[in-house]
Amino acid sequence: MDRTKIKICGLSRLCDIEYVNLAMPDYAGFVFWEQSRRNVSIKKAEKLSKALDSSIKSVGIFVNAPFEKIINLCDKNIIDIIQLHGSEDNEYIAKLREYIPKKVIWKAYKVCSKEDLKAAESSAADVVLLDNGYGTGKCFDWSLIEEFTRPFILAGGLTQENICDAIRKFQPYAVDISSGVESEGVKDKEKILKVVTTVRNC
Ligand SMILES: O=C(O)c1ccccc1NCC(=O)[C@H](O)[C@H](O)COP(=O)(O)O
Repeated sequence: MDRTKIKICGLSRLCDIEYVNLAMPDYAGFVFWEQSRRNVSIKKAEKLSKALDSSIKSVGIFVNAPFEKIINLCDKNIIDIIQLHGSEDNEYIAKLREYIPKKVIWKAYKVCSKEDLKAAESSAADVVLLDNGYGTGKCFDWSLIEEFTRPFILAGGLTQENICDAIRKFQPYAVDISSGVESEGVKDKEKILKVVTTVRNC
């Protein structure tokens, strides 16, 4: 079986890119949502993604964004993968695919109940991401996903302390971490290096 991949999300400074280039996670995430403290402009993201090691895939995170914004970022090769984090439905995903058929689309679901998992099971996205919200730093109730059958990315409140347990228990396609590799609201080099090594070795 393939090893669980890791995404470090919410990068916004050039030094964050230096940290991930040292740690070498599989994915690096840029948030394109103005209400987030981790939001990056298109111009900034272009700079950051150019500095990113070419073997790390860049993921653009969107919340109910207009198609033009996503298409523009794809056309400029700033992002490799699209992560939809709002209330985008299968119709939205189908339309987006018509514009950019070659791009991989991830869809995030906030998991509060079994109903949320039903929606995730029937998602038209290539991969689903199960989360607690918008980079909250808090876990959802993991007991809800014990019978979830589709490959998924696990997110929400992952830390150096709980990430290995989560991988052993659920064998997700990937784990996604943001707050857990921050100190005082910014990305922390040592935490990033440590968590990527932990995931590689667990
Ligand atoms: O991180 C944000 O600020 C954000 C804002 C709006 C939509 C999504 C956002 N983050 C998405 C992610 O993929 C995070 O990595 C994921 O929610 C896990 O975050 P955390 O619980 O802080 O590790």
